[in-house]
Order: sequence, then C-alpha cells, then structure tokens
Amino acid sequence: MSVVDTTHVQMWPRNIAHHVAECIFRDVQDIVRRSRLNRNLTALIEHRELTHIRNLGQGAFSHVRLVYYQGRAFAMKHLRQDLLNRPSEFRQAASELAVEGHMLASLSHPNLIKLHGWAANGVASFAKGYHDSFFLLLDPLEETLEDRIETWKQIRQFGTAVQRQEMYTQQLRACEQIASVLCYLHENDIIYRDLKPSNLGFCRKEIKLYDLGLSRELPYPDTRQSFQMSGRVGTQRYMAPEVACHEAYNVSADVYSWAMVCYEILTLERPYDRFSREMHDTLVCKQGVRPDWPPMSPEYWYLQNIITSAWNQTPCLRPCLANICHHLSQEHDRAYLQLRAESKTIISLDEFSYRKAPIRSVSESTDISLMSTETGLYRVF
Ligand SMILES: Nc1ncnc2c1ncn2[C@@H]1O[C@H](COP(=O)(O)OP(=O)(O)OP(=O)(O)O)[C@@H](O)[C@H]1O
Repeated sequence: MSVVDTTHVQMWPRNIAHHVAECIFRDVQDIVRRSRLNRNLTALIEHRELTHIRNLGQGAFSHVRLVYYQGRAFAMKHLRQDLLNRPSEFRQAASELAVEGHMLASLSHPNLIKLHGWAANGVASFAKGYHDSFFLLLDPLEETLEDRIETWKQIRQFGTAVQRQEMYTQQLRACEQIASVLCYLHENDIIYRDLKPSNLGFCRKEIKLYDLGLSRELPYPDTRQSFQMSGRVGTQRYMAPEVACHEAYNVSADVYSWAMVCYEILTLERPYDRFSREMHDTLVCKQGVRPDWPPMSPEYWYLQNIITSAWNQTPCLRPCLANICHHLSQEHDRAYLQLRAESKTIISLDEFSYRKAPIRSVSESTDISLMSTETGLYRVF
C-alpha cells in the first residue's frame, strides 16, 4: 500500500497545464450553467488523504483504482496517463469526467453508483498538470455484470433446479433494477446512451449503473421529443438503430439498449454475436433484424415478450421504462415467492421492502399462500 502520490509521474509544464485547465474549466462551466440539475455538496479530497491499494480497471479514457479514504475502501476514477500525450483528447475526456461528477453529485438512486467526493480544487485541479489531478471517489464494485453472466452460464450448465430458479429471480431483478435506474435518469431528463453489461456492476448484491461519460441532459424537459444529438454514441450491438443511423432520437434509444442487455442477461448470449459492422448497419438498422430467441422454459416467456416489444424498430412503439418496471416487479415477486415455496424457506417482509407492492397483494394475484409465523417471518406454500 502507498499513499496516492503523483510527484514522480509524467506531468505537463506549468504553462501548458494552466492553459488546458482553463479550456476544460470553460467547457465544463458552459455545460453546468445550462444544467437544470441541483448539485449536492460533495466532499473535497486531497490526494495525500488517499492510500492506493490496487488497480480495479481501465477504460478507453479512465483508470480506476481501489483506494482507502478515512478507513473505507473506494474506487478512485481519473484520466489515463497516456492521454497527457494527446491534449485535445485529454481535454474532451476531462470535461466528460467532470460532467459525470456533476451529474452524479446531483442524482441519487439505489442502482446508480454513488459519488462520495472529488479532488479538492474541483476542475481547477487540472492546472497541477498530472493526469490524476482531478478524480472522482466512487463506491467500489464487487463484480461487473459481465462477470455475473459467466457465473450464470455455469449455473445453467451444472446447477440444480433450485439454483436455476434462484438464477431466474436474480436475472429478473437485474432487468428490473436496470429499468428502474434508467427510468430515474429519464425522469431527470437525462439520456444514458451507453448501456452495456460492462457499464453495470454489483455492489452489496444490488446492481449499479456507472460510467455516465456519454450521458447527456436533454435540452428540453420533454423526454419523448426527439433531438438531433451525436450519432453512433455507445457500443454498436447495444445501440438503437436511430442512433447508429445518425437520426434524431430520444430516451427510447435507452429502452432499445435495455432490451439488448436484458436479452443477454436472459439468454447468456451476446446479441448479434457474429455480425460485422456492415451486417449490423444493413440487417439490424435498415431491415429490422433482431436476435433469435433460443428455446427457453415457460417462465422466461413473460420477460421475453417485454424485451421483444422494447426493441421495436419504431422508437415511439417501445414501452416506457416506468411500465416495464411495474410489470417486472410483479413478475419478480411472483417468481421469488414461487422459489421460496418450492424450497420451503421462510421469508421476511424486508426482502420486499424496496418495492411498492406489498407482499400480500402479490400472493393474492397468484396461487401462492403466505402464513405468518410467530417470529414475524412468513412461510410460503
Ligand atoms: N466503481 C468501480 N469499482 C470497481 N471497478 C470499477 C469502478 N468503476 C470502473 N471500474 C472498472 O474500471 C473500468 C473502466 O471504468 P469506466 O468504464 O468508468 O471507464 P471509461 O474510460 O469511462 O470507459 P469506456 O471505455 O467505456 O469509455 C471498468 O470497466 C471497470 O472494470
């Protein structure tokens, strides 16, 4: 372990650092001035207060490290060092990181990564000239959705019937929680634009959406109106056809991406796995081809239908996420009760406390019965 120290790494000369920092500051101010989000107070943290533990991962622009701050583990996200050699890319990535910080500091949802603080001088820290002068301090994730999908593949192949049923409730819950956090962003007039399994992770059993680098606040508070924004934003296999074709789009582009991610969660197969970019453009974007459903057991058909409607070629025919959440939450509760009935376990009401429907109303709409026990827990049968 070592204190996070930048004194021995590459840095820009002072005059260049000041110039770049001013440009970044102007870019960010411009966006923040137009923003309708209300930022909450964020802890201001000095580098010397952080202790480096290990690297957690690296993206196209960012490096994420596990650090200790005030006795707790956090993920520290900052720009990659090699961007110092490409100042215009550095400037772009720096503004995106700062805007990501601004959004996270204004938002709060159980399935959105939590921001705990950022560099003491905010965006002005870039004037120090180090790649990691500005950073965000986030909740550390235990695994990504990509890792979880690999575990599910093992269960599908080698698991018992109860393990597979348990996996189904986890899959349903993941689909519901992703819909819930996207719905929350849309309610705040934010379009996410980069939904994919590698931008979803798990922290204390809950799914968390992270990497808001490509998210944008919509110019008007009407999320159903389409806007001309940058095309080809995100990763092609999860990208809505209208985004890939540089047409005007709105939040329903996220609904399409949700459908692709959920297809992968349910089938454990990548959508359009063997498609080249050209095939994707012609078949998916122009001809409306969609992934094939492998044969699946009947309990999956419900979700399969919702996903199929969510990847409709016509954006306005895709269901809204609030509706999707409602249906999935009911289906999750039904599947969960069924599972507990089959495994003859008792459950606590707390297990349902995060959803609005009381457990009794779920059991009333199914053939599952609940019997309260002396300990306040419920036996399901
Ligand atoms: N909070 C976190 N906890 C643990 N690991 C994380 C966390 N945030 C990011 N990572 C890891 O770091 C990697 C890069 O992070 P992130 O996707 O945010 O960077 P990026 O440069 O913005 O990505 P992209 O390549 O998608 O543009 C992730 O793929 C993940 O493995």
